[in-house]
Amino acid sequence: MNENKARDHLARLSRSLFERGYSVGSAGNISLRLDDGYLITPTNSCLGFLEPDRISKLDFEGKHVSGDKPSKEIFLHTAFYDTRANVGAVVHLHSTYATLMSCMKDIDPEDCIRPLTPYVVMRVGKVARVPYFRPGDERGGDLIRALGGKFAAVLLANHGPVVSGKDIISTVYAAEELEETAKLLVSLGNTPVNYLTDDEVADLHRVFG
Ligand SMILES: O=C(O)[C@@H](O)C(=O)COP(=O)(O)O
Ligand SMILES: [Zn+2]
Repeated sequence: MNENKARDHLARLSRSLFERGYSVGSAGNISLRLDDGYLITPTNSCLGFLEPDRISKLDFEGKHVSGDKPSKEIFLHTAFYDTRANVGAVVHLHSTYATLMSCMKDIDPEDCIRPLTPYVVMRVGKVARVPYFRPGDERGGDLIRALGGKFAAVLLANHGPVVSGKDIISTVYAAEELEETAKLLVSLGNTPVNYLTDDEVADLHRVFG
């Protein structure tokens, strides 16, 4: 995809997320990988009103090349690009239920979204939670790097989800699926649940990758 198309695509998908309530105000940031660097939403911008030409561009060394000042969370994004193979996009949201779960005590930091339905297994996989850090703190990138690329999606404690994927559209879908699954899990409350078994999860990975 050429850069202009990528700018338009990023603005359109961001607006769609905003209009459906996956982000509010100026929360969240989204990036995608180009042949010669990254596009990332500008800091303090609203995902609903991005102007394609003003989306920030960085080179692979992280130098600001064009557009407005980039998101302060660029470290989180580059941590995924650098540690996982074939990452083409990263989406960070403050979507309500995933953020709620990021605040819960006593969830497994290596598996905080249990396998409730096939689709969350297929689209998102296992989700880690990393400890709280201040937004924009470079140490957040270190925490993601320390996961060694094992997780495509992470909850930032008391903050929200970050999801990576092979391209912008599948990454947006994964972020939506993560949010909907978090909503189901929270809605279930204390109801006893049949989670998918390890064999059922393995079967999904075998068939759908
Ligand atoms: O929560 C925060 O402050 C950031 O993680 C965020 O979502 C928005 O930051 P910018 O992308 O710098 O606007
Ligand atoms: Zn945030």
